[in-house]
Amino acid sequence: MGYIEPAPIKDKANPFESMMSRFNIAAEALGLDEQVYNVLKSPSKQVSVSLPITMDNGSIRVFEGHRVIHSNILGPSKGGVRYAMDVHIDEVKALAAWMTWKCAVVDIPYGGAKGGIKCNPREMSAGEIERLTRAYTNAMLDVFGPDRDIPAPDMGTGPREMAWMMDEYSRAHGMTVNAMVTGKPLVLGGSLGRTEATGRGVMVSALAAMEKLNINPYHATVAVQGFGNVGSHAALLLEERGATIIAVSDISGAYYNEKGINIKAAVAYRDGNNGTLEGFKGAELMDNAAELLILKVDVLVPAAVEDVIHSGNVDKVQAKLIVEGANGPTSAEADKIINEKGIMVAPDILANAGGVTVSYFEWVQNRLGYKWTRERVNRRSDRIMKDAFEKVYETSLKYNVPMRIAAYIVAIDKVASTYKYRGGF
Ligand SMILES: NC(=O)C1=CN([C@@H]2O[C@H](COP(=O)(O)OP(=O)(O)OC[C@H]3O[C@@H](n4cnc5c(N)ncnc54)[C@H](OP(=O)(O)O)[C@@H]3O)[C@@H](O)[C@H]2O)C=CC1
Ligand SMILES: O=C(O)CCC(=O)C(=O)O
Repeated sequence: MGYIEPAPIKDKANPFESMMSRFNIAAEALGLDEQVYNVLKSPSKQVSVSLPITMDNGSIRVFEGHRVIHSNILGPSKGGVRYAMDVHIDEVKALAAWMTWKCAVVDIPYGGAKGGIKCNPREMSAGEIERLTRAYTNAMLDVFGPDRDIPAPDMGTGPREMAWMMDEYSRAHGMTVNAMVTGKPLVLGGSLGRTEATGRGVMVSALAAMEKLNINPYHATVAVQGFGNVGSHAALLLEERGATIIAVSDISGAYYNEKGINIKAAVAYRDGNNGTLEGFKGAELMDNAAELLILKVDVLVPAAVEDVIHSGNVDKVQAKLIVEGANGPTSAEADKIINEKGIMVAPDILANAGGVTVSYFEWVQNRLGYKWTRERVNRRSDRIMKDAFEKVYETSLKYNVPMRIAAYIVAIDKVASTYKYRGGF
């Protein structure tokens, strides 16, 4: 099975604390004002709700839902909603803080938030998921809003759930409010390019990093963990740019082909196979899916869940470059060894920021009542991603720190300067 082996206990520190350990290093390098530090170290709002739902068999199940707003100092808070069994308030807190840093790194006018519902959408009918999504939206009517807090897709959610959120919120307000959520279907005001935006940003970051490392994309080998929205689009777009994708994985296992996997065929297979690669014939099923992470490749793209590169496997990682499609795929423990090994990391808060960037474009278009072409969306998001990469890279040279800490420095500096001008505490 493709289940990712759990990280050792010492890596599994509270996810918020793991985020804070990186934040602390950057705050110290930057000489962050103590008062601003104290404000940023705690989320500004946390809402947890119980959601009773009538299941198809008539029973009532109570689901646990959360929304955490880490900061709204830069603008309305922004962040996806995750449906997964391991959703936990500490994880949602960390993910919300990462959104604050991510929006600041790419310089878009949003704060950070994240939501989650503890559920297994694979085991629920569409009707059950719809009732759950509507109940969650209703419970968050005072939290969400186009100028307050704007949800979006994350793991286990997509345009369908965003449509239900928009509809429920709009009904409650007696008018259509499409700017309250992004990642919607196109017909409801979604943006061209949003579906592939996160994977596209991963591709732009990977190419920018390869340029620094003198890796020719046409000779580069890549392994991608996770074949959902982020992983599959990153793989498709890197393949289009000439790279050879030798391994991909999802929950059914890892698939390897040293000559290169035909990613278009893999996507078509997944889409016709209930969403998984199980039985895919264009590659061999690896005995141990976790070994995808330690393959000898130029580029490794973790695009599934948190803490997959940890103290138990980091010694064996052979990639020259890690481009983090997922949020938090590398534990704080593993960071030190990656740095010692001289592996370049395009960190999550930089590399996967293409999604929220195009979400921002979607919100802008909704507010203008106008639609941009795909070409305009891609051109502008590519430019934002490339500029952000260069800024983080230069900061890493200036402070002599790894790219992850440099990304935090860029982000914290922006948030701290905003506090300086706004004051109010
Ligand atoms: N969607 C977006 O725009 C953004 C997403 N991200 C981050 O990217 C990551 C992936 O998100 P996204 O692609 O949207 O999610 P999806 O739900 O579309 O895909 C997740 C992928 O990871 C696989 N997976 C999940 N759990 C496991 C596991 N325990 N073992 C092995 N494989 C697993 C899934 O397999 P299967 O499908 O078989 O279950 C699937 O291939 C997350 O960390 C998310 O926070 C970051 C920025 C934006
Ligand atoms: O598109 C968005 O608004 C947020 C996406 C997200 O949740 C993320 O970047 O982790």
